[in-house]
Amino acid sequence: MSKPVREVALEILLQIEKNQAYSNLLLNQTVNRTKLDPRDVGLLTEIVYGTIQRRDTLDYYLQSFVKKGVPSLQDWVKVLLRLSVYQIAYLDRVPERAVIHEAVAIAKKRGHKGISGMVNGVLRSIQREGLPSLAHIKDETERVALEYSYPVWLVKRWVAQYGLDETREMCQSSLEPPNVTVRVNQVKASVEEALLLLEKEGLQVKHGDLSPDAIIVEKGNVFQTNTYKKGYVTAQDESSMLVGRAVGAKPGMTVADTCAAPGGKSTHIAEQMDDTGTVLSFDLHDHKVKLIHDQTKRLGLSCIQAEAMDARKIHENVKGQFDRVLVDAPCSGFGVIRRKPDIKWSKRETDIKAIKNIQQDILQAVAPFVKQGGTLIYSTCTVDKDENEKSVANFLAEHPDFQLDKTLKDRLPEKALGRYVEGMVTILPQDFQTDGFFIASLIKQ
Ligand SMILES: C[S@@+](CC[C@H](N)C(=O)[O-])C[C@H]1O[C@@H](n2cnc3c(N)ncnc32)[C@H](O)[C@@H]1O
Repeated sequence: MSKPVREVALEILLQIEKNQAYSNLLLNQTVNRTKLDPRDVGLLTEIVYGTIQRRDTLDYYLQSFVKKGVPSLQDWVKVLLRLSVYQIAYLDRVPERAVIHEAVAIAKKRGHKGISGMVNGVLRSIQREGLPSLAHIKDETERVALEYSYPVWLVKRWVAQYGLDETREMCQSSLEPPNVTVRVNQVKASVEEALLLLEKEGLQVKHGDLSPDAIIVEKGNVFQTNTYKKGYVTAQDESSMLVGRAVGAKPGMTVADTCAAPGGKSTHIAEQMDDTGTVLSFDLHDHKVKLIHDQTKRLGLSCIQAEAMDARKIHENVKGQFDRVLVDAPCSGFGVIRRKPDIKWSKRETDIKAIKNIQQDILQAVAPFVKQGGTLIYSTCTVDKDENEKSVANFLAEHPDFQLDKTLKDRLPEKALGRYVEGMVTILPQDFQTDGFFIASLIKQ
């Protein structure tokens, strides 16, 4: 018999708490390993993501009901209480009685009578008295941090960069589950044709909101369709698809994608080139390069050559040879918190400086590989201006042979240009309910 879903959720959340494991990887592994009913997979995903997403708010709610304070609790008891309060506070369709009953059953199984009694007492008090209000927290930044569960340092950073209103919207919208979107492989089909193919396989689909290459999957598992298996579509967020557009590669060009795994943008570029010319795709790690090979094979593309390589040490003999060089840089990932909620708890403010140094080193190292008149495209899936606009400004200050490329806006859909500033564009998660992204295009004179 399969384990109850809340027990499975507890095990996943404990591993994340103790080993800093990634929620998306653990969830996928668990779903593949266990024989959960599809409805239970939905509930499991909701509980795991929701509990991580709302961690600090849940601890705040619990604090008034746990006598010795939340930090005094054993890890498993703390996590069990968090996931139970998450359901009580945010999941209307789950009856409170059922949540408490299951939590107590798990506590009995795992601990002694005293612990199950305490779990029962805390949850019943919450049920009786309701959740504590946040209204008395005077400092707006602290209130936003607690209300939406973000580290205070991160909220402070966003308020300084975007103001309080945008920050609140960003916090709110990064809690929402992401859309499932796919990009159509234009070598094989048009968007209209791909829509029909997916509909024929029983999926509920519609055009994307932001990218012309996108299809939103409203219902059904796209990964099990022949349309996916035969390489007509690739899973990718809509804002990430804009990067491929920004590169503006044409058939026959020579392009380097310097931080390429798992290959989302390399394959998009190759599709735009009608699979002619050359895309050299590099990534640091061999096992990640294999992911690029897998995608290339599934999509039936032949112009991509993937290789394990440090972008800071590309072969000298290809200097000055690329029409386009893409640096889709390693970054803090604050634009993809809705997909990887652990990011907000695992990243420290001090990490940003180290990440920025790597971004600068990569940009510096790849610049000589761009042809005269060619373009260097820099993108990140973060909203942090230090890693975005400032990284670009630092690069330009040291490379007078590069200039911001004003034609970038001609390669992007009109809709995406709300935050466009000369050669650079930012998409915040709240703009189109997509990932947050930054793209800059720089021309070599
Ligand atoms: C944002 S991800 C790239 C996503 C990819 N462009 C896509 O669309 O599928 C950044 C990648 O940079 C790689 N990376 C980090 N440092 C690198 C370096 N010095 N040289 C090459 N790749 C690097 C990481 O392994 C990671 O796969």
